[in-house]
Amino acid sequence: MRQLPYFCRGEVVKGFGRGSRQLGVPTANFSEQVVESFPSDISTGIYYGWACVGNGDVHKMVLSIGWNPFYKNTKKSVETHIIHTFKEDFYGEILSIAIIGYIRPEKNFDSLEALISAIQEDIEEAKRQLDLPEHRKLKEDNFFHPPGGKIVNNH
Ligand SMILES: Cc1cc2nc3c(=O)[nH]c(=O)nc-3n(C[C@H](O)[C@H](O)[C@H](O)COP(=O)(O)O)c2cc1C
Ligand SMILES: Nc1ncnc2c1ncn2[C@@H]1O[C@H](COP(=O)(O)OP(=O)(O)O)[C@@H](O)[C@H]1O
Ligand SMILES: [Mg+2]
Repeated sequence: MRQLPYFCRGEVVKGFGRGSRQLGVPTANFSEQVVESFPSDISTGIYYGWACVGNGDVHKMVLSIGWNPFYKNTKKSVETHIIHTFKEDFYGEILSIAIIGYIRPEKNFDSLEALISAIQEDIEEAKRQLDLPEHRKLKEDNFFHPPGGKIVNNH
């Protein structure tokens, strides 16, 4: 698997609307274009890292890359759950992420409850990992804070 961290930026687009409605965990989905441009040596699975929306603050995140076997999606998706409560949706905004570490492969589950509890464990694991000094320092990376530069949505 590719050496991490991997840095990536892209517009937030609509998915199936299941994240918040069925799982209680909204995920900001990247466009098909960004998904296709993802390096093939980043394997599918669940990851942790840092994320920021537009020029906003940098927050902890968990990321799902793949076909969501529980839902049997036919298209690969790359979805970020930011561990922060936002006042509003941010479709159309630019999401910047740093993928830092791998948690586990994507799995199928016998029930929605089992998927939800696996996701909750992923969130706890991400919080623990990102508190480690070597991971915490990437929050301050220039990728998130371009010197003198603003991140603009061109769409
Ligand atoms: C931390 C995390 C772990 C996930 N793990 C799995 C998994 O093991 N299997 C799976 O089918 N989907 C997994 N998902 C993906 C969810 O099924 C997906 O985010 C949900 O269907 C929402 O999709 P939507 O954005 O299209 O609404 C995970 C999502 C997150 C954020
Ligand atoms: N903490 C958060 N993490 C990710 N997205 C969030 C968060 N809070 C609100 N959102 C909004 O919720 C949307 C994702 O919800 P979701 O139910 O997964 O819908 P979709 O299927 O369209 O991706 C994001 O695109 C974003 O606008
Ligand atoms: Mg989503």
